[in-house]
Amino acid sequence: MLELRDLAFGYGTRQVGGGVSLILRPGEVLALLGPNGAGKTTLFKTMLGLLAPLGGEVFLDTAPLETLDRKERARCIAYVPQAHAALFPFTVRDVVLMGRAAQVAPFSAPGRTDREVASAALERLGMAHLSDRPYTEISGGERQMTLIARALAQQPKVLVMDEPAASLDYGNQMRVLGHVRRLASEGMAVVLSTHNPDHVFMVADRVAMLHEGRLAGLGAPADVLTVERVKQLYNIEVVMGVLPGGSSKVCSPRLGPGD
Ligand SMILES: Nc1ncnc2c1ncn2[C@@H]1O[C@H](COP(=O)(O)OP(=O)(O)OP(=O)(O)O)[C@@H](O)[C@H]1O
Repeated sequence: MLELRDLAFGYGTRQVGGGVSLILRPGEVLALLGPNGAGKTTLFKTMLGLLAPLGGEVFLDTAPLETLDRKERARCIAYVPQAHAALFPFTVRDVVLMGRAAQVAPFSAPGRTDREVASAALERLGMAHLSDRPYTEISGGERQMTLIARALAQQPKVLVMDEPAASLDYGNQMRVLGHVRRLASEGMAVVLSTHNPDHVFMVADRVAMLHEGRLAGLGAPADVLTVERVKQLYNIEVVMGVLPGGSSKVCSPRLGPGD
C-alpha cells in the first residue's frame, strides 16, 4: 500500500537521513520511534510528497508518488501533523469538513454526504459536543483530536500520524491508540511516530527505529524494541516486562540516585 525504496530525505542540500526501505500493508500499524531530531517528521513529509525525496522513491498503491496529483494523494493518504497553534477561527466542524476537500468537485461546496462523514468522524472521537466551537478557542489536546477527526473524514487508505498522543491527556492517549487499532482492523494502514515505548507495545504490529536518519531496527516490537535498543536510541537505562494481568510488555526507566 505504501512503499519506501531506499529513500533519502532532507531539506535542499541538507540531508537528514537515507537508506530507508519499508513496505506498509493494509491493516498494519507501524510505529516510528527515534530521538528528537532523528528525522521522523522529515521522513513523514517526504512520504507524503510535501518534501521532494533526495534519493529513492515512494510508492502509493504501486504508483510512484510523483505521478499522482494532490487530489489523488489526498484520497489515499491523510496526515495528522504535530499539534500546532491555530490561526483562523473556523469552527471545529469546518476544520473537520476540510478533510473532505479531495472529494469535493472544483468550485463546489461540500455536500450532505461530506457533512455526514465529518459529523461521524467527530462523533467517533467523542468530539461532537465541540462541533460549533471556534478552533482557536479549544485546548491543544482538543485541537489534536480535531486534526485526527479531519484525517478520518478524509477516509484514507493510509493514515500518517506525527506524535498523535503527544498533547493528549492519559485517557485520550489510550482512546486514540484504541481508535488506531480499530482503524487498522477495518483495513487502514497506519504509521505513527511516538517517543513512548509503551505505546509501541500497545498498538504497533511493527516498529521502525530511526537513529541519525537511518533505520536502526525494523520488526515486531517484542523482537526489536529491546532494553539495548532503547539505551542506544535514548541513552537511558530501562527495564521491560509484562505486568501481572497485562497483555503487552511495558517499559520503565531505571533511574539512579543521581538522575
Ligand atoms: N525546515 C528545516 N530546514 C532545515 N533543517 C530542518 C528543518 N526542519 C527540521 N530540520 C532539521 O532536520 C533534522 C530532523 O528534524 P525532524 O523534525 O525530522 O526530527 P524529528 O525526529 O521529527 O524530531 P522530534 O522528535 O523532535 O519531533 C533536525 O536536525 C532538524 O534540525
